[in-house]
Amino acid sequence: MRIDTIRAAGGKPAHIRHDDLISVKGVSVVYARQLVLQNIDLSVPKGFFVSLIGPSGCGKSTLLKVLAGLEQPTSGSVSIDGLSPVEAARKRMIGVVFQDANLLPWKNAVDNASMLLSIADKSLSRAELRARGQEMLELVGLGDAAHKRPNELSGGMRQRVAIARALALDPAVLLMDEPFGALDAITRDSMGQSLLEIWQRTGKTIVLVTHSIDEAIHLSRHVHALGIKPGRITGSIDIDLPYPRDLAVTEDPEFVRLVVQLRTMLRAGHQPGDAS
Ligand SMILES: Nc1ncnc2c1ncn2[C@@H]1O[C@H](COP(=O)(O)OP(=O)(O)OP(=O)(O)O)[C@@H](O)[C@H]1O
Repeated sequence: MRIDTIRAAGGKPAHIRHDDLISVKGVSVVYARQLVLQNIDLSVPKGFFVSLIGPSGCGKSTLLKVLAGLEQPTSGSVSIDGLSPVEAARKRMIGVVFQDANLLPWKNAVDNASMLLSIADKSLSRAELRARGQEMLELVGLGDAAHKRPNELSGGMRQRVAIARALALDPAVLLMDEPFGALDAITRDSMGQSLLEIWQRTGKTIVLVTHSIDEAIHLSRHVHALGIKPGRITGSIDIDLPYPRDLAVTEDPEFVRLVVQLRTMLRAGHQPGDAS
């Protein structure tokens, strides 16, 4: 649980309680005798946008897979709204978006968007699946592209379909692993902005893995920096810039200060830590 204190001008402080939706306690992961993640403690309050950033190989994807129930930690525990990740995934509480959209090339956008839902809920008719797919495509700004196949879509559009596909399950948590990593800088900015709007409209809890300091600060409420050898959290910062945020926020002096703070934290985490 997290408590934020806000103080209106001249007024008494007010305390806002945020319950954690995701709670990670003492998680370590060992692959082939290599300590990949060491003693990770992390909590993500419900409805928050949180980013994980760190050097290549520090274990960000591994941590996301542990949250998604796709990998088991060697030690420690993870709870998603009181459930194990595997149970939460079974209850369709977790949506995952990877760097590669992985769309089915022979299906159009609307059928790709409803693809996971069609597997998860066999009782839905084709018309119901299409309606849900179309609703999600509209949410991600692709309402007009329903009948296009993946080879007729740009990389950014394909990622929008992948986000629609994850959201079609109506998960409580959206886990995103470098979803915009393969996109050009301008498309990436506009995808980040769209993601913020989707987040604000849906109220999902989002955990984003990114290599971009600007993207992490632009989008998130909290950023956790990971260091390498072993992968561990080396620092966390709160981003108190008000929402809604647009790209103009990147010119705010507070934004620039946070970039410097996060870069310094990441530089420190680039040195191998004491794994003993
Ligand atoms: N299934 C696996 N078996 C053995 N080692 C693995 C496995 N998956 C990942 N690793 C190792 O674990 C370490 C962390 O990998 P991971 O992909 O989680 O890092 P990352 O921070 O997401 O990297 P990047 O930013 O490059 O995607 C790496 O050294 C990797 O080689």
